[in-house]
Amino acid sequence: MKNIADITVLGAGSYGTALAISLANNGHKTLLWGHNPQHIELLQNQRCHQKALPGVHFPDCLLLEADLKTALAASNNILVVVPSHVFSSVLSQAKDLLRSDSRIVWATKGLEPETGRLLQDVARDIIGDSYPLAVLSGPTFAKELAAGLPTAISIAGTDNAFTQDLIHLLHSPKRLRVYANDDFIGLQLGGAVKNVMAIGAGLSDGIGFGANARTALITRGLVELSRLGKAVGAQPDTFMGMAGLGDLVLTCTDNQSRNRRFGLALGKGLDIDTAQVEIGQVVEGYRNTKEVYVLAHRLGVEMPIVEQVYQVLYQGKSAVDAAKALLSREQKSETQDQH
Ligand SMILES: NC(=O)C1=CN([C@@H]2O[C@H](COP(=O)(O)OP(=O)(O)OC[C@H]3O[C@@H](n4cnc5c(N)ncnc54)[C@H](OP(=O)(O)O)[C@@H]3O)[C@@H](O)[C@H]2O)C=CC1
Ligand SMILES: O=C(CO)COP(=O)(O)O
Repeated sequence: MKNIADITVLGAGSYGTALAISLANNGHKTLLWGHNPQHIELLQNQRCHQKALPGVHFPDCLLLEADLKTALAASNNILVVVPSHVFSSVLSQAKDLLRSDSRIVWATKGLEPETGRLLQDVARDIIGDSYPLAVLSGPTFAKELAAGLPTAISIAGTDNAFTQDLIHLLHSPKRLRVYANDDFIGLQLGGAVKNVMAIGAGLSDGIGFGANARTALITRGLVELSRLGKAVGAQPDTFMGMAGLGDLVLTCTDNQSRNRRFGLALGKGLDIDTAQVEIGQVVEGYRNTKEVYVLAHRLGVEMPIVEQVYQVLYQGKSAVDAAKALLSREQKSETQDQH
């Protein structure tokens, strides 16, 4: 089947739109699909996502589409950028509409709700083993990416030709540096776990702790991520890269992160529902905390920060009590059980 677009992006939220703008700015015909026809009509009329990316005008080669069948027929390259809790439902809708040559990449950060399975397993369960798969992960705030500010990201997948084609589509010498990585599992895990740590960093800052505590949390958060990574078969080096340390530092330290802002609000005493409504966009880390907690328990991996964030979000523990529990843990060597 002939391509009408170079790539189709599924998900017209802040990040899907930012990636579509970035691809279109590289001169690639990019089709952006959203599930809400009114929203797509608004984007088409304004040629801008005013709410999420104010002031960023859509390039001419960015096309808008509300019909999933048309969107999936338009290109064999499909970039999925929907929140993790609807990832399976979007792929289920897409399943019978995919082309035989479709190739699927996602920038969704998270795991399967309730089970904590990697999205690669969710994807394979739904669409089978025959389609090439890939994941994009790294420190990439949508607003900065859409504004063309310098950004770096990593990509890994099951098919070298597909990842190379994606690098060609996404890479821009002035704006976006794309690193190839061969750790498909590690890239998926990093994006989910850093969201939990960003909530933890927000909680710490929200209750009035300082830079020392925040930095300790990032550092120990990296240890927890590496430990879980080892248990699921990721490569340790991955977590020193964009999808590990990079995304942890970004989201734990900058208030553009919705997960960090969510933690900040809870740390200052807001309840979960009010904090989520105030943020007004997806707070992936809320669900990711449960997913990572479930996965870590299933594999018997010790993740004390994840455990405390889980207790704050799902068991009514106060942020202060969670911090006390972390500080009063048994004395140990820094490198003991590090990996
Ligand atoms: N924003 C960022 O800076 C970054 C985000 N990401 C990841 O990208 C993913 C998407 O996040 P982001 O774009 O920021 O989230 P937003 O909250 O900005 O947007 C989510 C979008 O998903 C749409 N959506 C909800 N349910 C469905 C569904 N069933 N089918 C199709 N679309 C649906 C929403 O539509 P509606 O509003 O109509 O419900 C909305 O347009 C997340 O996993 C996030 O972690 C990764 C890196 C950076
Ligand atoms: O993943 C992100 C940046 O890399 C976006 O982080 P938040 O979802 O916390 O805003």
